[in-house]
Amino acid sequence: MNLWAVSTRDTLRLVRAALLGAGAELAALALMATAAWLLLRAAERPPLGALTVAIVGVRTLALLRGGLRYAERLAGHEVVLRWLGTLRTRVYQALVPGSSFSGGDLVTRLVSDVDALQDAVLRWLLPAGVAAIVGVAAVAVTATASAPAAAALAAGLLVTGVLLPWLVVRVTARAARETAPKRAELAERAVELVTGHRELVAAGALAEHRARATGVVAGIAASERATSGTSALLAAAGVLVQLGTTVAVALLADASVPWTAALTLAAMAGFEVVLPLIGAARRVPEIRASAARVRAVLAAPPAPKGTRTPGPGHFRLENAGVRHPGRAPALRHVDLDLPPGKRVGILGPSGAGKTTLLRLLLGSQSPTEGRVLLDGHPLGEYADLAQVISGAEADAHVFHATVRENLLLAKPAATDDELREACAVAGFGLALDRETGPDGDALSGGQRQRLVLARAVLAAPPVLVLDEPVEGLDPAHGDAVLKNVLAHAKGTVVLVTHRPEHLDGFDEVLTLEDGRALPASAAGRRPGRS
Ligand SMILES: Nc1ncnc2c1ncn2[C@@H]1O[C@H](COP(=O)(O)OP(=O)(O)OP(=O)(O)O)[C@@H](O)[C@H]1O
Repeated sequence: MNLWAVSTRDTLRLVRAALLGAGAELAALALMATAAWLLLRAAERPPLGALTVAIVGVRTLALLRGGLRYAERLAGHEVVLRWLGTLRTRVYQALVPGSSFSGGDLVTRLVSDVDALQDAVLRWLLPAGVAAIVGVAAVAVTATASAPAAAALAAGLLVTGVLLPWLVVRVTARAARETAPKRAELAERAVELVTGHRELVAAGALAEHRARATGVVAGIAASERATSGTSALLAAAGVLVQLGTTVAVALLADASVPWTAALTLAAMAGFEVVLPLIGAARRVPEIRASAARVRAVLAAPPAPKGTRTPGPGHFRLENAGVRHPGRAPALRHVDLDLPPGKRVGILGPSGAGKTTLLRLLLGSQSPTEGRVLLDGHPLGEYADLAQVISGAEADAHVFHATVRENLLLAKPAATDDELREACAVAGFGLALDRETGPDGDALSGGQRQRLVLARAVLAAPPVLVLDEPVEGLDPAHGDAVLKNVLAHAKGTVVLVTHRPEHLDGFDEVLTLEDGRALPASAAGRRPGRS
């Protein structure tokens, strides 16, 4: 997977940016040299005519330097922003549902990692290209005056532009490897402190947990300080090499005084292009890690996307099973026939596999054995299962928005009257404009549950799945709400519940235990229990 792939046109743009950058730096170099030559030549009091070209040259070079630098920034950023746009789209497409990346990791890969890659071009690739062009030009011009001076300049530039940045990369990469476990621990502790804040306060353990996190921060800071110290020493070494080389060029240049001054100042200015590479090298390990993470996203096989349009909705589970890695099977050898209009109840103790079975039907979990079919085809062949099957899942998300916006997800074109009707069916009485808060925190548990139920009622799918939909409500109210919802449902219903009395009038009751479906006779003796 080639992360750095750019079109031929963009490659040319990149080369143009490097040439413009080199032009700007060479203009700066020539400006410095010409100014030095002009000053010293003027001190010899030649006729003014002998200085005219240099005077015009100084002015022209000053203008050229600014203009070219602006043009280089424009060209470089144009390529990088185009390339980042394309890369972000590719990463986004690789991250959409079905991918194994989630949460904060997903945001990091899409935002920070892709952003870090722009530094690879703007702060590393382009400056290194410009430094190489300027370095070669400076050495070539110096060589016309003195070969030893040119050799000294070439050696100095190589030490500053190659050896010292390489050492900085090594030091920073080793520090990053050493602090990686500490950073992971810090991230874990920070998440614990935020998400478990209330529990830690209640248990009086907040200070202790905070102290542990602070300890980890101190460890990382100490390591960062050591790395920064070493990098700063290497940067200082770069400046010393610059000084040493400049003196060497001055001593070795076998030319007139103005010409020697010009070469010496040009050599000094040449280092100004190369020295920033030492600082930029600190980011290289980080950029490499970001590139590896983005590459992993792009290399992940795309989630298979079906093209079939779902029909009326005859679901079948054939010997279906699910086993999570390293765990006992969550579900095994389950058969279920679910033709349109059938009502099936699922009973069973906690952990029996009820939710897992619903996830198989919803297509959010793939079977690790057996098959799950819709109208004779595996669910993976369908483009949009939600047209046929949806409902109130146990862990359904309530968005940080208004009640109305949460409901409209199920039916974007619904009128307020339709929304209110769905709410009435689900026994949900809050105003449509009411804010739900982050994760629905501004609602009570029972209100969240009924909002999710109202959303399921509004969607009115051909196959309605309900996972313990009234578990958090007081029994009498819950029973009434469920009765209403079931009376309103027109098609197939799959209801998970712990209470067998909810399943009166159902066509089939499947009782699960330890992931297996109990035979009807055994199931009859064991009503659902939690
Ligand atoms: N992502 C997962 N990774 C590992 N194990 C899982 C995962 N999801 C579920 N399990 C396990 O699979 C088994 C069945 O879980 P499931 O959620 O289907 O039970 P359930 O019958 O719905 O329970 P409850 O009534 O408590 O909701 C449990 O032992 C559970 O720990």
